Amino acid sequence: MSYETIIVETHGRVGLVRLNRPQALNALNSTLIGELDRALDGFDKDAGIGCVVLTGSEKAFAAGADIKEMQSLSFPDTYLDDFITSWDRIGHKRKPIVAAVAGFALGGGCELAMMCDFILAADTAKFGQPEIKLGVMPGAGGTQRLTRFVGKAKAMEMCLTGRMMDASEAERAGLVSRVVPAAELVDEAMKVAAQIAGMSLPIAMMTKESVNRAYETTLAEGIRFERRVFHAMFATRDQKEGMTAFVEKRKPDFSHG
Ligand SMILES: CC(C)=CC(=O)SCCNC(=O)CCNC(=O)[C@H](O)C(C)(C)COP(=O)(O)OP(=O)(O)OC[C@H]1O[C@@H](n2cnc3c(N)ncnc32)[C@H](O)[C@@H]1OP(=O)(O)O
Repeated sequence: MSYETIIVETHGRVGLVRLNRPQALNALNSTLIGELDRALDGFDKDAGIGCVVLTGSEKAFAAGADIKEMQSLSFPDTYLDDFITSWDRIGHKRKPIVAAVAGFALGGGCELAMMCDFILAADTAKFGQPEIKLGVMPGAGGTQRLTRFVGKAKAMEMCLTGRMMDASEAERAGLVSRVVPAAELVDEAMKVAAQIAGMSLPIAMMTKESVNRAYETTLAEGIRFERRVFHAMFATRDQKEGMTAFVEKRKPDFSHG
């Protein structure tokens, strides 16, 4: 499949998507979101892929939703088209997705990174929700996801002032899992993704689903969900292989079933 705004590659069991609108700092227009959605669906359907890395350029992961595309929209346009709701599909992919963020991750760019399963940041990364400066607020989950990641005080300050957070503040606040030198970002993300892709695919997918439950339900419901899924794992070949390999002091050879 050919794409206009993204570059898609596979490296063994890892899928790599690079956002590629350098002239607009990877501003997220409807073409890009549609292409990204299709590429990630393709990886979800591909049994040979175990994990995906989503990245941008050195200067920008993504500088937000495309302001030039939004500028003239009216309320009926946004309401009737249910503007932005199609973005939610990115946050509902089933395979693990690692966001590798260098440079600006602003507005929709920050929201897109937060839709991934975790964020690995370059030391150059800058996160922000500057929509208020444009006379709107985050519309792709930013007020909700950022608050869950960094807590009310920081999320409120960032959404009300548009202030950017650098990589080390983002790490301290719990927005990113780790910060690495910019020159090593994509290699490091690919290494982590290959590690995940080397695990049992169904177990990794069930683990992702279970961790995500923590954001959507009560503790008691979440623990009940975890317990049911944990029990179900004992019906897989990979549970037998993983535990047998440990007992036999060898590396597991998962068959993803
Ligand atoms: C409302 C919702 C749902 C979500 C949103 O995401 S709203 C957008 C939030 N993002 C922003 O407000 C950031 C906008 N961009 C900037 O503030 C700056 O571009 C910057 C600080 C990220 C970088 O500044 P710099 O001086 O280094 O680069 P520019 O000359 O400003 O940009 C280069 C080139 O890219 C175009 N650009 C940048 N961001 C966007 C965007 N979000 N949408 C559309 N186009 C964008 C910028 O206009 C310029 O292109 P031209 O040279 O053709 O003007």
